[in-house]
Amino acid sequence: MRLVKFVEFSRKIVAVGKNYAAHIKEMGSEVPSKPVFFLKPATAYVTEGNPIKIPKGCTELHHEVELGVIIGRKACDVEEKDAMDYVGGYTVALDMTARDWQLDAKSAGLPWSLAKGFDTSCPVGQFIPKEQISDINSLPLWCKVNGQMRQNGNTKDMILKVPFIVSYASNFFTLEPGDLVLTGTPSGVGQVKAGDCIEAGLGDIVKIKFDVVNKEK
Ligand SMILES: O=C(O)/C=C/C(=O)CC(=O)C(=O)O
Ligand SMILES: [Mg+2]
Repeated sequence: MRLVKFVEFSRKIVAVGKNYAAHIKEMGSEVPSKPVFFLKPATAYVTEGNPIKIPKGCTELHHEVELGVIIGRKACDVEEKDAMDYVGGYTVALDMTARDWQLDAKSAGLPWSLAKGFDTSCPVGQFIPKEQISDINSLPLWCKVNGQMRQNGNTKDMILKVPFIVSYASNFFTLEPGDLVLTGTPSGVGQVKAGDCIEAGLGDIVKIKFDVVNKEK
């Protein structure tokens, strides 16, 4: 199995949220007492050359740039000290979020599945082998909209670090080769509209560019 093509065989996207203090603050949220996880289906992936589609009825689509961790080996109940052995590599990803739907769901105490899991809600870049990144805890991650910097963060500000996230998630979801683990977004999230162009990256190691369109049908 070649992880380079992880999108073709990945079965799920496991995402952690509320993992950067500045983003928690900008959302007016509280630091959670336990890790917050949600899932996106594999149908959420979109790769470069294809647009991000605003789902019908969404009035406030937000970008959230995130470090994506790509699982290299089946991981079930792994200990934190061993977790990096199960990581194959990394990518840059966008956790596209229908913020209006998420706020409705939050106030009704309902799940975020539609807000976070609609088709094209997970744009991703290419696979970067883990050996190519010397320090995953000190990596700039950024997002521009129409050439303007919106998010300019660094993985050093993650509250939960990659080994903990992989280990914790593996206690509940068996992580399989190719699966993507999203690690939360730094501050600066904001709205995009049809006609916008989003660029995002991990430093200058990997970069993505996507157009935003309205979903037609
Ligand atoms: O606190 C909120 O209202 C929203 C949080 C999120 O959308 C969680 C994430 O996806 C994240 O922090 O990256
Ligand atoms: Mg997110």
